[in-house]
Amino acid sequence: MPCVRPCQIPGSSRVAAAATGPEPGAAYNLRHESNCELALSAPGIVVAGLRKRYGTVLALDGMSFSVRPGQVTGFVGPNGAGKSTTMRVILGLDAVEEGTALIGGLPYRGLRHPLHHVGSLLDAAAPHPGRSGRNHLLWLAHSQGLDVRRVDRVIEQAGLAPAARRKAGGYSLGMRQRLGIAAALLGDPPVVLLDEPFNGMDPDGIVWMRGLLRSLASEGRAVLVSSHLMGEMQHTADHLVVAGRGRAIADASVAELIAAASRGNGATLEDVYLRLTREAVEFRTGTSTEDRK
Ligand SMILES: Nc1ncnc2c1ncn2[C@@H]1O[C@H](COP(=O)(O)OP(=O)(O)OP(=O)(O)O)[C@@H](O)[C@H]1O
Repeated sequence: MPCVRPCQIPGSSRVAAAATGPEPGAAYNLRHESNCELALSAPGIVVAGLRKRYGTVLALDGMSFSVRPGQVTGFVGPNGAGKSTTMRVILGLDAVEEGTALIGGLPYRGLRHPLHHVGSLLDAAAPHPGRSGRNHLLWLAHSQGLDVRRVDRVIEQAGLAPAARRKAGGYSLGMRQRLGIAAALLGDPPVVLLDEPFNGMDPDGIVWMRGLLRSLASEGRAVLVSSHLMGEMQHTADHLVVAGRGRAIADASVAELIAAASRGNGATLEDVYLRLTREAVEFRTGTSTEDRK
């Protein structure tokens, strides 16, 4: 559906304007255009035209996509593609030179009670080592004005009950991830943003995490999850945003990506992902794989 009024998001059409040839992903018809409609109404996330440099490194170069309520959106891409930077920008932790990142139509800093709107896990929690996981969550609830009655609920949700009363200094990486997830859910937020939550999870933990993400989406939350595990995302996500060199090079449902893969002589989803990310390098450098042979 076309936008009902001109989109006010700066840079939202910049990617296409800057392109000198077909964009990566064009062959698969996997780029979705206007974020405008969603930005104006939905409680999800809309990222539009983000551009950011760290010194000489162009970390974000027109990153644009949206995360819809009721879906798990997987955010995949090679190292250095700009996934974590995008997440930090969404959470107001990093500034950009251009573009906007909106949660329910507002920038993070414009949210009155941010933890009620968005829960996030960027790094595994680093609680006071002498404090139990449960006391860490109680402290967080008190200090952030959140409902302390939710502490035991999120401990259950995060599968942390067996370790909740133990000192967090003895937690494994997987347990710290669970504690971070419990903290992210404490405010009962409609938007959840998790950077590499599968890190440090054992096989049971991975299955559990998949179920948790699916259930958060089924409750109507907008869930953005970064990962390097394409296979895992295939089973967990409804939608995938593939990042490459600071921009979204594909933005499509998992079903669309799988359909694109099956058109390509038995290519797998992983093959499509690798091809897209290589195309992104060629697009930016103006070389092709053939040129470099
Ligand atoms: N604080 C920083 N200072 C300098 N450069 C940075 C900083 N943070 C990120 N970068 C650079 O910005 C680019 C994007 O990094 P980012 O961490 O967002 O990528 P990523 O997709 O999350 O990678 P990974 O999958 O390895 O976590 C990289 O080239 C990285 O080196």
